Amino acid sequence: MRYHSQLRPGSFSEQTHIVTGGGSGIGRCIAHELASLGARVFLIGRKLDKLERVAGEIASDGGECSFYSLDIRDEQGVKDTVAKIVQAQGRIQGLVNNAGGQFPSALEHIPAKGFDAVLRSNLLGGFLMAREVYVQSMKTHGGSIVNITADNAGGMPMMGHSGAARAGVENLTETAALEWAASGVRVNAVAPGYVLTSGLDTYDPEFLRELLPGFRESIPLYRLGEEAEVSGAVCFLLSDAAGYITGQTLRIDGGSSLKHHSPLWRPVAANSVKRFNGFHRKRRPKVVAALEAEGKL
Ligand SMILES: CCCCCCC/C=C/C(=O)SCCNC(=O)CCNC(=O)[C@H](O)C(C)(C)COP(=O)(O)OP(=O)(O)OC[C@H]1O[C@@H](n2cnc3c(N)ncnc32)[C@H](O)[C@@H]1OP(=O)(O)O
Ligand SMILES: NC(=O)C1=CN([C@@H]2O[C@H](COP(=O)(O)OP(=O)(O)OC[C@H]3O[C@@H](n4cnc5c(N)ncnc54)[C@H](OP(=O)(O)O)[C@@H]3O)[C@@H](O)[C@H]2O)C=CC1
Repeated sequence: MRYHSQLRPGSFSEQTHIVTGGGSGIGRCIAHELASLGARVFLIGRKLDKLERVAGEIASDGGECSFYSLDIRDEQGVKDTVAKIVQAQGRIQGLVNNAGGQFPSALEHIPAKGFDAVLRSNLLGGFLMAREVYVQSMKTHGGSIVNITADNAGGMPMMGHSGAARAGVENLTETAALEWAASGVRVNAVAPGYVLTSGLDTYDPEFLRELLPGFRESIPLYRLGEEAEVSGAVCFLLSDAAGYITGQTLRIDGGSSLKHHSPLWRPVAANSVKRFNGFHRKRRPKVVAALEAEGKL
């Protein structure tokens, strides 16, 4: 019997993975985790100083990391950059399409140029990256792609442009999974809810001050997410442990996308969690119960 559900140092050794938007936030965290699992990581982003800093952090932790400055909306730039990586590494095992973002705005105030900039960053750019990585490497050697989308694919005020793009990403994820399955390529998406990253610093602090407490109220797990809670799922989906998963979007949002969620349920849920834990505790193996009593588990 072969078990491989747990990632460990070396799980990605001898593998090359690209992380777009790896110079900050969630992308930086994914890059660190991949490198710690043995991958050679290539970061892509527009601002060289951010990429350089993350590559330095990874190198000082003993990992392997290189970087290219590139706007993923630049078709020729994407082709050339992927070609350089394939030439140097032979093949690419993983691609994380994480780069993206938006400026919060009500639909009525979004100019065509701004709508286009957001659509191209969040939808076209990831498509170009996936297409080139597929054509230049994965079509022959197989591989795994993870697209970062967002909760707002389902519609969210002030985020209409990126929501439209993210819904497109989820659809593309499914089509690519179907078209590329025969080449041994898996394509999945991860949709974070609200995650505490430096990316939030690009928004008006007053706007966030007003909204974030209300957002927390609306999350069944009653807290915002952490970067590492996204990167763990991404690494799992990239790995062989997820070898039979393709075309899926995994929501990492503390339960906020659940159809029947409502803050009204919180006291009921808290009570049933207590009851549920109690139920299990009675049936624990003796050694577990003893260790728990000693505070060791
Ligand atoms: C409502 C909920 C709030 C909480 C949300 C929590 C969930 C989601 C979180 C995240 O996604 S966190 C990630 C945060 N990071 C970012 O969002 C990064 C910042 N965004 C970008 O860099 C985007 O790529 C960009 C906004 C598309 C910028 O791309 P680009 O460099 O091409 O833009 P510009 O050339 O500067 O502008 C083009 C065009 O776009 C309009 N525009 C851009 N910024 C703004 C803005 N702040 N306000 C209004 N309009 C904007 C504008 O039309 C620009 O054209 P010009 O006016 O410059 O001619
Ligand atoms: N934080 C959150 O709550 C959530 C985030 N997300 C998504 O997760 C991803 C990571 O977000 P987060 O870490 O929070 O934010 P960050 O702003 O820290 O990260 C976004 C990264 O994308 C890069 N980037 C943006 N546009 C381009 C482009 N056109 N070409 C190349 N690189 C680009 C930026 O680098 P540079 O400036 O150097 O170009 C930056 O490093 C984003 O797609 C975001 O929309 C989704 C749901 C929730």
